[in-house]
Amino acid sequence: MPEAVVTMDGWYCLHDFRSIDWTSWKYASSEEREQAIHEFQKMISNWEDTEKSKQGSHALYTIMGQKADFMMMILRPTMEELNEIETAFNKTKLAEFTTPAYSYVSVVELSNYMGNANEDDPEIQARLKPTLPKWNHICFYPMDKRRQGNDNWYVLEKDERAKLMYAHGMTGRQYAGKIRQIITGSIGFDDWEWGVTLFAHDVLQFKKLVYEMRFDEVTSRYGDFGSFYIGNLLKPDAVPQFLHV
Ligand code: VOV
Repeated sequence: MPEAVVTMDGWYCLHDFRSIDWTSWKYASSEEREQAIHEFQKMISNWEDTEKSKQGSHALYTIMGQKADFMMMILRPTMEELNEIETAFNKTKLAEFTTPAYSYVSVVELSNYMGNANEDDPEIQARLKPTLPKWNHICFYPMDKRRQGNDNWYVLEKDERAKLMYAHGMTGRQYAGKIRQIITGSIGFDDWEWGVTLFAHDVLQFKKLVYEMRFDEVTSRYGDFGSFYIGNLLKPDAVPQFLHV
């Protein structure tokens, strides 16, 4: 039987996508809107305090297209904390004007195919408990490794998988400084096996990387993908402008 890889797992992760009901938002009184914005900014400011004390991290992006209007990506040491944040948001005034668009539950994961990574290494710890970059753009999509006929990732021997993952890493390394990837594992947590979250300064780099990776065997033979979400950084002080009607 092929050997499973022992994963290293870090902070739990919630990707929370919301759509705004602009009609009811426009009909709300300006006091109500101000109150909603203020309360949301206060919530973000609390998240910033958590991030500064290295107890978690977050990212806030507006989403292009009709899949959602904005997304909150939250990392915390426990699933309970993620749940508290989700519930706290749901109780806010702003939430009254949003509808859930999509969500994804996972945990930051490193797969250690080479077997030489030491979990206590500060560099590994920093990757398992990352401060999310506040780069201009985000790209999120869930994915599976295929299990179909002759293209079944889970019947490949570990050495073969390690070889394919190595080639994958080499393609990715060419994008050092241009793209940062956070891979979150979600087997047993959500509908796909991994969440792929990419950050870039230049949005076009996502297209270039994802295209180039399509030719890596690990993607061309074994990669299956869900919907792609693409967004622009929403700085906390730009929230009033984003919500201005
Ligand atoms: C900046 C780009 C970039 C870089 C450098 C990079 C490197 C690496 C390395 C070195 C490793 C293995 C060790 C680890 O760190 O876990 C991985 C692992 C992984 N990756 Fe990756 N990946 C990138 C980017 C990157 C992309 C764009 C995708 C989506 C695939 C695509 O075709 O759209 C992806 C997927 C994954 C997955 C699902 C895993 C886990 C697979 C498993 O079976 O466990 N990844 N990845």
